[in-house]
Amino acid sequence: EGGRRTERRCSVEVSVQPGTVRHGAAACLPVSVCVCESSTNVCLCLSVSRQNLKNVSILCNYVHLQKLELPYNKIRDLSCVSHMPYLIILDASHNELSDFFGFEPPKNLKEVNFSHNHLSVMKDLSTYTSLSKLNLDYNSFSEIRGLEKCSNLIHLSIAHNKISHISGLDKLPLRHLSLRGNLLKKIENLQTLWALQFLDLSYNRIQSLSGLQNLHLLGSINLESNLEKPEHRLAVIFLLQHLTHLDEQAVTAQEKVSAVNKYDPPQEVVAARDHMTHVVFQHMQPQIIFDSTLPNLETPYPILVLTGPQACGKREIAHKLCQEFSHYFAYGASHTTRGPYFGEEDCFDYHFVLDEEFQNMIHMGNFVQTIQYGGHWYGLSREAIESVAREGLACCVHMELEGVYSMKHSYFEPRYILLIPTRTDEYISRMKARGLYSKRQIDTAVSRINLYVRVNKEQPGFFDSVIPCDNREEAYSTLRQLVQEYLGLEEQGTEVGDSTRTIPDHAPTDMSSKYQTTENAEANPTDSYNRNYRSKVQACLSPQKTSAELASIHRRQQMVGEALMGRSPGAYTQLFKRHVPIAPSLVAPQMHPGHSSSLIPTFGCPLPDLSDDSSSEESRASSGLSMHSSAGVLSVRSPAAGLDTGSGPRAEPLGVSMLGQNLESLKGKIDVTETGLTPDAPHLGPEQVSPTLATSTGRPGSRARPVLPPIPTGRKATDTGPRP
Ligand SMILES: Nc1ncnc2c1ncn2[C@@H]1O[C@H](COP(=O)(O)OP(=O)(O)OP(=O)(O)O)[C@@H](O)[C@H]1O
Repeated sequence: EGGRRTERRCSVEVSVQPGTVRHGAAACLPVSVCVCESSTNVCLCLSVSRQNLKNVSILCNYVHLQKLELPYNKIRDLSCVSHMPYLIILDASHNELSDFFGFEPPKNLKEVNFSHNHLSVMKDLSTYTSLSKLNLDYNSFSEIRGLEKCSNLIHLSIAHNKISHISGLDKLPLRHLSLRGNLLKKIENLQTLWALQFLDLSYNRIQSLSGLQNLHLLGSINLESNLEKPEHRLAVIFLLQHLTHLDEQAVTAQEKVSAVNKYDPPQEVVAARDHMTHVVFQHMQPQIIFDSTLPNLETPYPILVLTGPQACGKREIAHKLCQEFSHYFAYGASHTTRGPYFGEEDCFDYHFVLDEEFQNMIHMGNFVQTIQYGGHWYGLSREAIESVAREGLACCVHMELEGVYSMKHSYFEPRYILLIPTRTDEYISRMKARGLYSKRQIDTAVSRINLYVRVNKEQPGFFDSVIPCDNREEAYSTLRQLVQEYLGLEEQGTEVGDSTRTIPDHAPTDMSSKYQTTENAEANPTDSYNRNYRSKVQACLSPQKTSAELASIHRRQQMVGEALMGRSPGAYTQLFKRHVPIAPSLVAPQMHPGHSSSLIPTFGCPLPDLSDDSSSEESRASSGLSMHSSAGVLSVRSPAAGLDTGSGPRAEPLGVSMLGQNLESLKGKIDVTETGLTPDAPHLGPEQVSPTLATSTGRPGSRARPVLPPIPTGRKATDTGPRP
């Protein structure tokens, strides 16, 4: 007993602990409690737990009670509460009540705990307007109802009942709702619970997460023991990105990122995954040196990518460009699983393949990038690039933005030209006129215009140049102009189709300096000075070569010169030999066509132990090191010689004047010190080279000198401009 005496009366808090009273009396309340109400004393709080109380009718006299706690008794009737108009808190949990709120409502009743009783039917509680917390756990309710007018109810727990549908909660100001351990199969009718912060739906039979939308304040949700799927955690975190707790565990930032990456990955993530996929599958194949990486590892193979929304004309423009600049560019046809449109040619517009074949190609590591667009797969194969590189030409391709993102992860360093429609109506009309597209496809394509515009705006330099494509002719002529400047054709007043001219040695790599970011390009569209200036700056910045390096370079230049002149077919001639059949043992059955001649294990993979000279000879030949094979070759190709796709460098193709004219540029291209080619290799005769291949791992630092160049490191981080 205790209390506080006021002028007129004493308020008393009574707490009766188990074992302090006798059992068996009709009204089992302790005498002390009975006497505490008098003219001067009133009882405001009464707590009697675990007394096996059955009849509490005597409490009718306790009209001043504000808090009544009677848990763990055997009470079946609580009608005495009707006489307690000031009651605020009532705890009648763990009793034997079957009558739901069987008393007149105390006006200020705020908190009620009826958990662990035998209640089964909820009744209208509209007169309990002050009710803010209601606990009905462990009863037998099968339906929620009667709460509609409880406009102050913020905490409701009806866990472990038999509720099979969520209903009757519309617009309640609930912040905490527990429906744990019911028979719920779906999450429904929660959308209007705008204030909900905590939701416990654990131990139900819920299979879908739908129904959780629009709960913007929901910070904690428990869905434990519901969904079968183990990954439901991420799904929920994705759906409710403001969650702080899920299944009683804090949601980490890492989980939030993983969830977004899983269910709505940003383009960068999709592209990174695409790239990873192709790199991994490609690395699972026998390693080879590609024509597009040669002859200078420092020099990116020139690729021109036209991008923009579907049907903006990029394919048509790409074909036209390759036709007009056929001595410089060839079209790299992608693979697609969509069927050909009328008039489209297999291998010319696309390589049309079935889905299965496309998937096989992915698993064989054949692609550089792939995307899914409009329900079909598209992918640029390595072979598409290689086949152009083998011709000694630069590759021109077209692709959607996602493809560009993926390409940017690869070691290729293309120049990207965005062709963008600026007059949407015309764009739509043109698409309609083609008669190929559904309204949905047109809408998608149109909506993607903004995507391109946004990327261009938010990531300056993402596209090297932007060309409006409303008028195809104008778009082509702008692109043509850019390409001519890049090729230096205008400067030298050379006809486009004149294949006798040479491309300046900076050309293949120098698109970066020409196709500056959009802004730069606009500011200075035709400045060749920039280009030359940059070369000079680079020359100055390049580290001085030691006398040993200079001597080595000199030796190799001499060797190459001689090889090109048709003299002295030394080691390099042998090494540069290409398209020689390789030892069958080296040919993996899954090797894709076109590479059969250039298979060699390298780039850190141990070379096979070739036991006889002939196989090592073949391996050397198969290194694919070809001076005719890539961008750099453009500077030494003779039109008269035509395309050499045959066996190695030819003795005659270059006239002496050509050679003299281009030797300087060639020097840069075969700068072995910088490319990592073995400095002394030219001194080795074939017999000396063979054992090297036969026994060496080919790695730098191994006993014998490596024949193949190491992987260039940090190429992207350094300037990729022309070498002085
Ligand atoms: N390898 C690729 N990677 C990414 N996107 C690609 C690739 N190949 C083609 N695409 C793009 O996929 C989109 C759909 O190609 P599709 O050929 O079906 O369209 P289209 O109606 O003929 O339009 P377009 O004239 O632009 O090619 C086009 O924007 C195309 O540029």
